[in-house]
Amino acid sequence: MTDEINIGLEGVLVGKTAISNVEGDIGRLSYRGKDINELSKQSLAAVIALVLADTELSETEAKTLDAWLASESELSPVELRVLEQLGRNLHPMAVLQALAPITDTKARQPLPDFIPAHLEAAMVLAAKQSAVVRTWHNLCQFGAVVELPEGLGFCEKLLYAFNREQPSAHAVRALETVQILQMDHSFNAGTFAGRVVASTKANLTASVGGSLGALSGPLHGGADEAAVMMARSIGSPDKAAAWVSDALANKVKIMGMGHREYRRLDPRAGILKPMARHFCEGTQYQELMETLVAVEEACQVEFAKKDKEIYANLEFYKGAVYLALGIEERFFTALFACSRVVGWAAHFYEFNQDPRLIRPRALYAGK
Ligand SMILES: CC(=O)SCCNC(=O)CCNC(=O)[C@H](O)C(C)(C)COP(=O)(O)OP(=O)(O)OC[C@H]1O[C@@H](n2cnc3c(N)ncnc32)[C@H](O)[C@@H]1OP(=O)(O)O
Ligand SMILES: O=C([O-])CC(=O)C(=O)O
Repeated sequence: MTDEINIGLEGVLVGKTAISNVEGDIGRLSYRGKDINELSKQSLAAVIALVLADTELSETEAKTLDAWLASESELSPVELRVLEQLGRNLHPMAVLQALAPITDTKARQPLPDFIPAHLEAAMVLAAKQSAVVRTWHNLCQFGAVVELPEGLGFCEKLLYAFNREQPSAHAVRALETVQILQMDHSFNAGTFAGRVVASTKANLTASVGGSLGALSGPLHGGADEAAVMMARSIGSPDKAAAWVSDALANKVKIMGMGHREYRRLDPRAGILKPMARHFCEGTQYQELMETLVAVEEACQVEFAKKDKEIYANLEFYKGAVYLALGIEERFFTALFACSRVVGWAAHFYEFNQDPRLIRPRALYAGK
């Protein structure tokens, strides 16, 4: 035993995982051995099956799973009543966290036979989180739940509910890509929080509740909303350089920049930046996108002066894509959770193959 303290656990190995590999030195991310650049072109259902069940699906199976997730993405009457009772000022992340432990995770229809039966609860939870976010959005924005046509796909349902119109195939594909990019990321704070809860032999929904709380903070998942709020408050690209210089002089963190693990560009930001440019061009979000680009450039200039490098992370350009898809910033982190829940569940089952109570020591510094 040593009395050396490492509050942030930087570089401390606390377990093994075969779910995702973050190679921070070379800026590479893979799920189950497959590079994120390749995975980002696959269907969301195929990547969910890969991350959660370590299974590669045929195109037909992926379509079957997508249809299953879409039809499980409905709240029970009790779950809906709970949402209806909540104050509309509650942040969507608080609502997700409130609902997680009381979610009924029994499927309404048989799980496709190519998914192992023990994953039913995780699949239902993933499907239902999306329903919680959709429903909460509709109650807050429109005062009532949008009626959806039959036969919509899993992501199509969400976009239809947010925009009250049929989304284009291009928009659905974009949402699937963003959701794939943020599904898992090794032992990030949210996943680690879920492992701590799992280590007490708590159940899946309790573990996901812990992860949701950790994800909500602005140093982690909440940075997506914070980055867009920052760009809105800067106002225009010509004001970015002075704003960044002032922020750094006052030790204010630039939201969506920097990462504990990456020493190169976060590969997810590398995929999101051109997507954000494409989706924002010619829209009301073009100036916001240009402001983000100017902030990134100004950060690089300022850090270079100190012989340091800083890169955009997943959170920096993601919000610009979401905005262009009709998803307001208040819902960004909840949408993140709708994807990350798949990774959290995969870690829950992986952890339980070789569990151990997580209980570190503190150096007593009291009287
Ligand atoms: C999905 C995700 O969770 S991705 C991360 C999302 N979070 C954010 O974008 C919030 C902004 N970023 C940050 O706060 C940090 O970069 C973190 C928390 C992500 C990682 O930080 P850590 O590994 O703890 O590094 P730390 O915060 O100690 O930063 C190291 C140095 O870089 C600087 N730095 C790092 N990120 C930033 C930033 N975003 N803005 C300004 N300076 C920064 C720090 O000030 C520090 O400088 P110093 O050595 O002169 O004191
Ligand atoms: O890995 C981290 O620390 C944060 C992150 O990028 C993620 O959770 O996607």
